[in-house]
Parts: sequence; structure tokens; C-alpha cells
Amino acid sequence: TGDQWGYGKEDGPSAWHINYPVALGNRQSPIDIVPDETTLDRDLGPIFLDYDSCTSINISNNGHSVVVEFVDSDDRSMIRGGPLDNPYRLKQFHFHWGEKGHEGSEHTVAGLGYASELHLVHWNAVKYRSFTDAASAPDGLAVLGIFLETGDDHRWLHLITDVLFMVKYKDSVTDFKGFNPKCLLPNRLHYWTYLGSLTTPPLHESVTWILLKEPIVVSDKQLGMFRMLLFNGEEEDERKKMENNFRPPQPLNGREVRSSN
Ligand SMILES: NS(=O)(=O)c1ccc(C(=O)NCc2cccc(O)c2)cc1
Ligand SMILES: [Zn+2]
Repeated sequence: TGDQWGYGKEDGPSAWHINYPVALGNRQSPIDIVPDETTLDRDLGPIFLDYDSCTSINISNNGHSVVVEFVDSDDRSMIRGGPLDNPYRLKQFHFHWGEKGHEGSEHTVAGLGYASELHLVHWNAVKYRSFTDAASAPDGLAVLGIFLETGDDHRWLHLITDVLFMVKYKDSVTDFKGFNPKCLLPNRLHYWTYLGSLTTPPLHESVTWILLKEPIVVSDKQLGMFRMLLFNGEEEDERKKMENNFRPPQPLNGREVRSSN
């Protein structure tokens, strides 16, 4: 029942196609971005993130990642512009990370992985009535991807790492209000964009990916806090550290990756 998938040997990315055949589809994510092979598209305008009235609700451990949910019953937190024909509503953000510094991101750049990748998940509320409806439509979702590299402490990430102990176990949730993800953006919003999918089951091919070229910098210590999270629930005997929750790059299948200036 429900999602039996994970990131282990038996239930990991190489086995997902058994229950989710679209895993072998032609617009799967993540991918390796090869900057020299992207198309500079001068018609690609800037992206706008209107998060000022955003309302975070809670932070939770869903057994695959740590997720911060937002109120998405109106247009208070939106992404627009860039490759998007409509504005899309922010629903949640979450992270993917490794166990060592050099891998952990989902997308790679010229074959190189970052330590982690932040995904801000938005849905097209102009065309679809709910996230679930949008999530299975080819233009239903827009995910903003931000790479995390290790270096100095990030001045605002502690707002998240300070509460991770509250959501150590799968299916734990705690209030998390007043957090504006704008504080997690890099200085420049130059990006790559391509058509892809959710990177976890159900792997729906419904995502317009927008990946920021400039990573944000977080410290090893801060990233290490994410590894205190567990994949398993409190009642389970086996303790499985939540790490390496990333899918490897998938075939490009001739897709175009466009670059903003
Ligand atoms: N890693 S990702 O950003 O591609 C990603 C974003 C959202 C989701 C997600 O929402 N999964 C649950 C889901 C999917 C479709 C319909 C639903 O009702 C729920 C999964 C992966
Ligand atoms: Zn993700």
C-alpha cells in the first residue's frame, strides 16, 4: 500500500520502474546539464519570485526528505516569468543530499554533483484545480532547483536546521510558520530550463525545471544536521540515516536545455 519506494539497494531508483514504468519515459529527471551544449535563448526573460506574503505552515519528515509546506489556497507565493506561460503557486520545498560533500544533488553540471539540491515546488493553479491534478499534467508543475555547495555557514539555514530534531522520524511534523524561502536564494537568478519529471515516484512527466546557475553556500556542519534525520519511523527497530536521497541523472533523449543569459 502507498509508497514502498526508497533509496536503498532493493527499493532504490534502479527498481522504481517496476511499480512506476514512467521511470523509463522520455522526459525523466534529473539530468546532467552540460553548459556548452545548452541553447542560449534571448527570448527567455527573468524569473520573478513573489514570496513576500508567503505563509509557511509546517515542516515534516515524509520518509524521503524534509519538507516545508505552504498555504497554496490563493496566489500569495508565486513564481512567474522565465519559461512559464502562467504564474505557478508555491506548495512546498524540500532537499536532497549525500553523505559526503561531492555528491548529493540530483542534477549534475558537466558530470559534477553538488553537496545538496533544494527544490521549490510550484503548481499551475490557473489551468488546474489542485496540485494533484496539476502533478499529472505536462505543464502542471514548475520546480525551482538551487544547488548547495559547502563552505561558510549559511546565515539563514539555521532556521531550518535548528528544528530538524523535531522531525527526526518518518511521518513526524511540527509547526513552522513565518519562514520566507527568499532567504535561501543566491544573488543572481540566471538559470537553465528544460522539460522533465518528478525525481521521485510517481515520477510524473509534469515538471518545467528551472535550475539556478549560482549555488548557495552552506557549511558542512549545517549539512550534517540533515543527516541526523532518519528514513524510518519511531516505532521501527532499524535506524536508517536519511542521506543519499537523490536519483542519478536520467537520459536526455534529445531534449533541449535552454539557458537564460
Ligand atoms: N523531487 S521533486 O521536486 O521532483 C518532487 C516534487 C514533488 C513531489 C510530490 O509532490 N510527490 C507526491 C505527489 C505527487 C503527485 C501527486 C500527489 O498527490 C502527490 C515529488 C517529487
Ligand atoms: Zn526534489
